[in-house]
Amino acid sequence: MVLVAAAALVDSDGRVLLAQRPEGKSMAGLWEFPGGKVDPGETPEQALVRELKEELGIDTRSSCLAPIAFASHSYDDFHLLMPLFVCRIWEGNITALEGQEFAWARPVRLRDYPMPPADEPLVALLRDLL
Ligand SMILES: Nc1nc2c([nH]c(=O)n2[C@H]2C[C@H](O)[C@@H](COP(=O)(O)OP(=O)(O)OP(=O)(O)O)O2)c(=O)[nH]1
Repeated sequence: MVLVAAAALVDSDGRVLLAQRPEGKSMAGLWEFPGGKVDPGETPEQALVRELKEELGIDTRSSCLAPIAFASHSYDDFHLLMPLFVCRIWEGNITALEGQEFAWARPVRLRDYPMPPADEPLVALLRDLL
């Protein structure tokens, strides 16, 4: 079982940040919520604060992460458990530190972006919640 923490970063217009998985990674080309694997000893919130700094160059804190949903999905080689947090407050400019492409998607347009299978139930939830 792989525990991954992910964030729906929401801007002041209510749009959600998606990042495109780069070539060479599994599921390359699909759009995902920024985040990554929780390391041993970390809470999901700590992992997300770390990943958002490493991947996007932004600073946020656990108190700015609101848990709203989770994905539980069996891929061929692992089971993904992925809590999803909404984050509306961060400091710094979002920067592609890992060469990712970004898209700011309106909740109603999230379906236009192909996402990993685990994310599909989350998209419907976000459309209703945001
Ligand atoms: N960050 C993120 N990961 C997701 C999403 N949906 C989804 O299935 N995943 C999967 C892809 C990866 O297998 C894993 C995240 O791992 P990671 O971000 O730390 O590492 P990675 O891209 O290098 O993944 P991998 O090549 O090791 O599989 O979770 C999502 O919306 N956001």
